[in-house]
Amino acid sequence: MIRFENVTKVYARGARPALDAIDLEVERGEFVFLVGASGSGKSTFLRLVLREERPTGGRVFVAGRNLSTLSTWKVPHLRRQMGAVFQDFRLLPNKTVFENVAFALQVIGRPRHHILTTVPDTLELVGLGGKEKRLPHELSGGEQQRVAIARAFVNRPSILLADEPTGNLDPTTSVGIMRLLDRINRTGTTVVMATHDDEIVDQMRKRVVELEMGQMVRDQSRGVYGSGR
Ligand SMILES: Nc1ncnc2c1ncn2[C@@H]1O[C@H](COP(=O)(O)OP(=O)(O)OP(=O)(O)O)[C@@H](O)[C@H]1O
Repeated sequence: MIRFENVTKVYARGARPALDAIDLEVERGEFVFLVGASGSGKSTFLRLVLREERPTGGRVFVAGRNLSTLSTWKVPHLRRQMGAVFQDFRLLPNKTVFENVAFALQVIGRPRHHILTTVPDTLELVGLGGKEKRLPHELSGGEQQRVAIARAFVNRPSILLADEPTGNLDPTTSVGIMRLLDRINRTGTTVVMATHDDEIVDQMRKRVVELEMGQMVRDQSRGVYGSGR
């Protein structure tokens, strides 16, 4: 589903590579934690998958497409196959819960009748049934992240990317968010999640890929946060 072949990323003003010769394959339906200290390259990895950045060297494949040679006009189509969730939720503050999720379908031209059935179904799935008319500031942090997940998942993407999705949440709320991401993964969606949350990684026992100063230093199935190296 996602393949990195000898991928290096050097930013224009970067002293050392943000990613250095990464080889990695993520199969369809996998759940992968990306761990590593701040600055180790986790967000850069996700930005390359989203094609927000391009590699300096090597090749990135997503769903069989080489992102280096993908024409710019095909990028929106590529991104429709991916949902993304961030630490800071990134909701539209003046739109209701329903509108925030519906917006993701409106921008890709889905018809009204589709939106009117799909959005409530997705809000139900993430545990927000009955909160459709609330504004983001009328929700808890955990609920806001559920809205963001609903928005990322409403188009049923094949890949869900999550950059520190529990970073602003307390441990109990984080567990609820992880259950939800696990449920989404069980529908067949590939999930890649960058995190510093050692408790969550240790509880979930999924594949763990560790980055250190841009290099991949560990790739472990059913791993834990600390490598114990
Ligand atoms: N736009 C940019 N321009 C120059 N350097 C950048 C840019 N974005 C990131 N970097 C550098 O690339 C390296 C990797 O950063 P990245 O954000 O990918 O790390 P991270 O593991 O996601 O960190 P964090 O956990 O703090 O989010 C860092 O040294 C960072 O300073």
